[in-house]
Amino acid sequence: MRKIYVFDTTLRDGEQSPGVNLNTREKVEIAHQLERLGIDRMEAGFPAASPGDLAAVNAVAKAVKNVTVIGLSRSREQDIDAVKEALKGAQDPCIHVFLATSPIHRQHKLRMDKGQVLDTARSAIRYAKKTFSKIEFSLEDAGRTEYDFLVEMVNMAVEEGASVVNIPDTVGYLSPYEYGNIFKHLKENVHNIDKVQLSAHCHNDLGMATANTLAAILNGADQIEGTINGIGERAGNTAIEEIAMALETRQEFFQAKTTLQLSEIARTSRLVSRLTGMVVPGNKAIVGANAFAHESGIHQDGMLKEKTTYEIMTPETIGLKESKLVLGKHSGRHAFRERLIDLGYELDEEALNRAFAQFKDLADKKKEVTDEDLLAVIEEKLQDAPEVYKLESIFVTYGDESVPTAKVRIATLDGETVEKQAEGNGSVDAIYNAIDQVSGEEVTLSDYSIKSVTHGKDALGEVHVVLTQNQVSVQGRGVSTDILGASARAYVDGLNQLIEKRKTYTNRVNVNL
Ligand SMILES: CC(=O)SCCNC(=O)CCNC(=O)[C@H](O)C(C)(C)COP(=O)(O)OP(=O)(O)OC[C@H]1O[C@@H](n2cnc3c(N)ncnc32)[C@H](O)[C@@H]1OP(=O)(O)O
Ligand SMILES: CC(C)C(=O)C(=O)O
Repeated sequence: MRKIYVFDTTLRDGEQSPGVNLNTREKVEIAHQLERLGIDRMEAGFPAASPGDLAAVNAVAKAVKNVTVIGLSRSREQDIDAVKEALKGAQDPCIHVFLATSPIHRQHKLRMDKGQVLDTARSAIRYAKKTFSKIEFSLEDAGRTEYDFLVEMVNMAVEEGASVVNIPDTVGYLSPYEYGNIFKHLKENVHNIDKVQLSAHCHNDLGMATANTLAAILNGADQIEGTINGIGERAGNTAIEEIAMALETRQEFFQAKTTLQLSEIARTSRLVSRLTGMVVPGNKAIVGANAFAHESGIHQDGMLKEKTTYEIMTPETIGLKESKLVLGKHSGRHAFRERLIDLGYELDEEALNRAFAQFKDLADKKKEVTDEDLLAVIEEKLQDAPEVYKLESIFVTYGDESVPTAKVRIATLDGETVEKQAEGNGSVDAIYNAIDQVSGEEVTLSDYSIKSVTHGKDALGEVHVVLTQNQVSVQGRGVSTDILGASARAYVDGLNQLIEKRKTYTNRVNVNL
């Protein structure tokens, strides 16, 4: 199994993400976590960029052990001198010198021809060699460079004693086949290529950074460069966690792996996201919130039976506690039943079906049904009164210049559906008047209260009513994301309780007679 060296550039290329600006303390904190993650090499910044960058690189260089600490430099002596200053105190320093090689960069940015690029790079490597035993040389925009010039530049870097030669697809232009082919070509055409490590450095402009990096590994790359969460210039760099987990999960295919502490991935991702302010998308591979979350019923059923039906790696591997079965409108009975058991409720089939129907109704209205929601639904369904009346729908019209009007449709125990409309002093009053027309009952609303049983804008509202008839009072309870719906459900529940209580009382009187 071939070892792939991990060169983390979160603190340099990652920090080049627009809007990201890490101070020294934040860089050192991330550096310590990268050390715990077990990366091999850490690019701490670009010392020539500013005195602050130089100081930050120096702080990182002094703070971490057992990691090669790197500073980036243009092919200019003042930049190389800045790296030398910044890496004072580093246990294992390395300089990373770069120069663009593509026709576009040669002509329009550097205004150099090939010969001048070659000579400038050679002079820079020789100058760096006076101070550093470890030198990485990058051919910026290698992805758009002529193959023959790539070979010429890499031959030069090998001859001048570079330890690593990095082949950036700087603008994320290539496909996996093309990028992998560059490594194949260099391996076959550069003299003494085995005297250096070849490195892959990809950007995600076309969403192919991870695939390109893996293609480079399949074609002989010894090192991969990337960032945590894939942050970086424009659409970002290769995400290190994706490479690490691809090699771990598909060892039999890649025959290569990193030596990262995979269980530190989740923690590292959270820290980098927090300190850089770069939010990780929910669907981000490996570290996104949904990466180990399942909502659809068929998936949840499969997961409950055998996790490998829908998970090719375990959340524990990256340091997460467990997979999440998210209850929502796509969930099925199996996951619903399991969650109720976790909450302490084992319902019989009929009660479960009733509660499941209530859950689905709720799930149609909410993004995610939380445990509190479930408890509210279950506890409402656990009311013992049979449903003489079952609310099917309500329709309310309200305006501060019109009379509130409500229309209700209620199923009765004998299988009929009754629809009534009424006005009221307010929406709830209109609803209750319409329900009274259906039931024909004369009850007094003795008390009405409402509270939120869950959190957020789509929180569940719970309404409690006390209905009184002939000195007999009962409580009704209703839960819904809409307070008018909860009010109607509570009133109908109270009516059912009242009828049940009256029946029980009558039975008792009959028995006593
Ligand atoms: C692909 C990458 O991510 S490369 C790294 C990108 N990171 C950064 O740019 C870090 C922040 N940058 C900076 O702070 C500044 O650009 C500095 C300090 C590096 C240079 O600032 P300035 O001297 O003002 O130059 P400026 O940024 O305007 O232009 C860059 C100059 O460097 C030259 N240059 C660019 N790359 C290289 C290189 N690898 N080697 C030598 N010269 C280079 C350009 O040709 C240009 O030179 P010119 O002004 O003679 O035309
Ligand atoms: C400096 C080099 C390695 C780089 O960041 C790029 O080319 O993307």
